[in-house]
Amino acid sequence: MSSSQTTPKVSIIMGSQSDWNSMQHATTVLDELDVAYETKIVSAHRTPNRLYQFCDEAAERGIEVIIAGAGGSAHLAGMAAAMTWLPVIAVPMSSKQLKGMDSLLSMVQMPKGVAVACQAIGDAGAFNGGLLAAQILSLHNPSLRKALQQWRAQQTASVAEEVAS
Ligand SMILES: Nc1c(C(=O)O)ncn1[C@@H]1O[C@H](COP(=O)(O)O)[C@@H](O)[C@H]1O
Repeated sequence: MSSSQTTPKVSIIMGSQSDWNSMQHATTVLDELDVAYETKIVSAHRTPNRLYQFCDEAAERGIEVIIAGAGGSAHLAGMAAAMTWLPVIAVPMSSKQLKGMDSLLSMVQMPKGVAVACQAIGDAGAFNGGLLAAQILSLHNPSLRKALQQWRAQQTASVAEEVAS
């Protein structure tokens, strides 16, 4: 957890330990921006009571954004969004059989009235999930906003115009 002395504002949940390889990319940018987060395995399918309790307590514990990664029949993000008013960022995991198309479609095709912010499949989606969580928090955190602007400027500066051959 980044800033281990601080109460986490971002909760990164995932359906299985096997999602961690991808989901750890969400932590990269949060570490860089010094945003405190927690990581947990929570599954709508395998640990429904844990998910219920997590959603019930998340806001009270100071969580402000949830990032939910899951693969295959990926109901985790949608169910979390159904059970809490906190913003939920969904990250579809690449799956063995269908390369994450199953995860993507399960996550993005939410019924009207329950919203998730669905990212790209896999590592880039997880990274952007962390980035989006930081952007949401920066709405009421000027120093984080400044850090984000610096991060963005650095990224821009790092892109060479000339093609290396
Ligand atoms: N999609 C879900 C949910 C859920 O949506 O609640 N819980 C676990 N899973 C997914 O099952 C895949 C295989 O999990 P295992 O590798 O543990 O068999 C993982 O990508 C996980 O996110």
